Amino acid sequence: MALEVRARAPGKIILSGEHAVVHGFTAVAAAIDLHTYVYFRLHSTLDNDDGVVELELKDLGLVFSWPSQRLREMFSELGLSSKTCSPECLKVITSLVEELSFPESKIGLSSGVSAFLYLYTSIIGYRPGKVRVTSDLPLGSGLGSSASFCVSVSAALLALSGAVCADNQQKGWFVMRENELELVNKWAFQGERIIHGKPSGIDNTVSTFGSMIMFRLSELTRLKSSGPIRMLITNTKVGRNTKALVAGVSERTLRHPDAMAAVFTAVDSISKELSDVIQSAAHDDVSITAKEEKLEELMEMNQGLLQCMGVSHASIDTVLRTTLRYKLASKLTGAGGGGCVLTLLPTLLSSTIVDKVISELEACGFQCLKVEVGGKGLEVCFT
Ligand SMILES: Nc1ncnc2c1ncn2[C@@H]1O[C@H](COP(=O)(O)OP(=O)(O)OP(=O)(O)O)[C@@H](O)[C@H]1O
Ligand SMILES: C[C@@](O)(CCO)CC(=O)[O-]
Ligand SMILES: [Mg+2]
Repeated sequence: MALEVRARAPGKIILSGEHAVVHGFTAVAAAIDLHTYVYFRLHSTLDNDDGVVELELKDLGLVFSWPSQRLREMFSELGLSSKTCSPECLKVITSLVEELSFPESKIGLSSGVSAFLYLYTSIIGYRPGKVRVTSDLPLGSGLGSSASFCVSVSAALLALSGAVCADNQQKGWFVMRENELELVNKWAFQGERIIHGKPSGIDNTVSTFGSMIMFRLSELTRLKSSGPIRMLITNTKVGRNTKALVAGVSERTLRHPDAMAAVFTAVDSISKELSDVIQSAAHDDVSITAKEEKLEELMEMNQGLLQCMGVSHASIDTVLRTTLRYKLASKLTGAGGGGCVLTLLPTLLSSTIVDKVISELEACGFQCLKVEVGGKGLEVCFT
């Protein structure tokens, strides 16, 4: 059995339907070419009770470790391999994480470390091992950093537990079988529950399976675009927290159930129409432009409804105003409240205009990135 593995899982953008999807309505998401990478080394069984479980967050210069013996003692009364994190289990994890010291500005990491501890002890048990994480993704910015963390960690742990890839002979990076991806996705969702509180599952699903998907109530439909879809991602660098934003929308829904039901229903129609437009054939400049204009209009409508949900932000308005001066449509992506904004880059848009928009946005202190959407999902590598 292998003792070392690597996993990488992409971040995502949500083209339409964030928040509404938490309440059972349709959303559309796509993988992007920015990843979280995990290296996992399982120590030999000989030093079983002697070693530590170590988590290194390399980009952040942080290392956490827990003696295996201590984990065994603390979790032993709960029983292992529970498929959901019970309140008692969360209490044990919280007490372990509270003992750690996080830099003041990185306090949000505690939920990620909690998710890690839950996944490690549930999938591997208490056997010593080392997990190293690096990420291309900005944390807490709407690009699914939490989901790609949970997917890549779950995949690496499951791969060395023998639950997936047991008979693997492949060299280099490869994609797991569909049923194995489904198992990884289930565990990643449990990790997301610890970080997000009430995730819909769209972020971990698109990070696991990649591509572009329509998602509703845990059901995914893969979408195939006839041509590339290019987006500009602008990171406003305004920090936010998905858990708090999702809770805020739920509270607004309790205060105004009928109005919010109408908002969610409108989002649902937008997501379905957007899926149809993405999949519609367009092979010449005229039909490609017509398709892109429809996408832009739907993105603008979705942004208006996200404003109704109370998840926009002054920094997002600045991006919208700036891109509109160049007749480009934008919407927030992910949970909102700051974070990242998407702008569709039409196929015929000149690179001079793109450069001008970017430099204007960067002059506001934002960070811009061009991406093509709908790439690969989770991959693992044993060599
Ligand atoms: N590489 C990582 N290492 C450790 N923890 C991580 C990592 N990436 C994400 N996290 C955890 O996820 C949290 C951010 O998740 P959050 O859901 O708030 O934002 P996001 O996933 O980037 O955006 P969205 O959910 O809107 O797409 C971090 O504060 C941290 O707890
Ligand atoms: C805000 C939200 O809809 C998307 C976050 O990327 C939350 C979720 O679906 O879990
Ligand atoms: Mg998240």
